[in-house]
Amino acid sequence: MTAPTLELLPAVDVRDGQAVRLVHGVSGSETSYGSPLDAALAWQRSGAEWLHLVDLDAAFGTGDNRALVAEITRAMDIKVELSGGIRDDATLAAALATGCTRVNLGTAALETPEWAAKAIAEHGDRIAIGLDVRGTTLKGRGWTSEGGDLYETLARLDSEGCARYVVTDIGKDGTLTGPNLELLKNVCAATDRPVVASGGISSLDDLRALSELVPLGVEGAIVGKALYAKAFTLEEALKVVSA
Ligand SMILES: O=C(O)c1ccccc1NCC(=O)[C@H](O)[C@H](O)COP(=O)(O)O
Repeated sequence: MTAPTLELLPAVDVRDGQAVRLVHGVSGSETSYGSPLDAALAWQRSGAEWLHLVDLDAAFGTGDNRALVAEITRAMDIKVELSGGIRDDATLAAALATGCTRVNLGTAALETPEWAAKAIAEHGDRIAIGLDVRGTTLKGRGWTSEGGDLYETLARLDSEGCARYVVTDIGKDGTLTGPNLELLKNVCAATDRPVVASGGISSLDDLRALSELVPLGVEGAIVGKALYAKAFTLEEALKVVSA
C-alpha cells in the first residue's frame, strides 16, 4: 500500500465579490486578485483536487457572498471545503446544499458549542472545525474575538466526535513566513483526528516540511498567498507533495 501524501487545498477567500488575501486575517488588509470564480477554475485546471473557499464577509459580519460562493462551488468538479460565517441551522443548511464536500465551523464551535456538537453528530465527516489560534488562544468572529484555550476545546470536540480540524496560526496567515510546524505537531499529539494546516506557507520547502508531518496526522495544507504571489505554481506544489 502506498503511503498517504499531503492533500493540497488552494484557497479562494472572497470579500465584496473579489478574490482577496488578508494579512493576519485583518479586515482592511486585503490585496485583490480579481474574479474568485476565475481563480477557482484556474486551480482546478492546474490539477487541484480540493478548493478551500472562504466567505470573508460572512466571517467578519460585513455582509456575505453566499450566492457567489454557491455558484463557484457548483461550477467545480473537485472537492470544496467551505468556510466563513457558518453559525446556525440556516447557514449550515445553505452551505451543505451547495454540494460542497465539507464545511468549516469556527466561531460556532466556540460560541454555541451545543449547536456545533449537534452539527457534528448529524453531519459527521462533512463538518470540520477551524481552530484559529494566537499562541494557544482560540479566536472567533473573523478572528476578532477570544474563544478559550486550544487544547481544552480540542479535547471537548474530540469527545463530541469531530472528524477533522483545520488549524490556522493567525500570526502566520497571509504573511509568507512559513507554517507553524510546532503548533501542528502539538495539535497532532493532542488528537488522533486528521489535521489540515493553514496559514503562512511560502515555499516548496514548507510543503516538504509539512509532508514530513503526514505520519503524525497532518492530512492536508491550505495554500493561499504563496500561489497568488507566484512563489511557486500549483503544478510544482502538487509534484512536490506527490513525490
Ligand atoms: O477561514 C475563515 O473562516 C477565515 C475567517 C477570517 C479570516 C480568514 C479566514 N480564512 C483564511 C484562510 O483560510 C486562508 O485562505 C488560509 O489560511 C491561507 O493562508 P495563506 O497561505 O497564509 O495565505
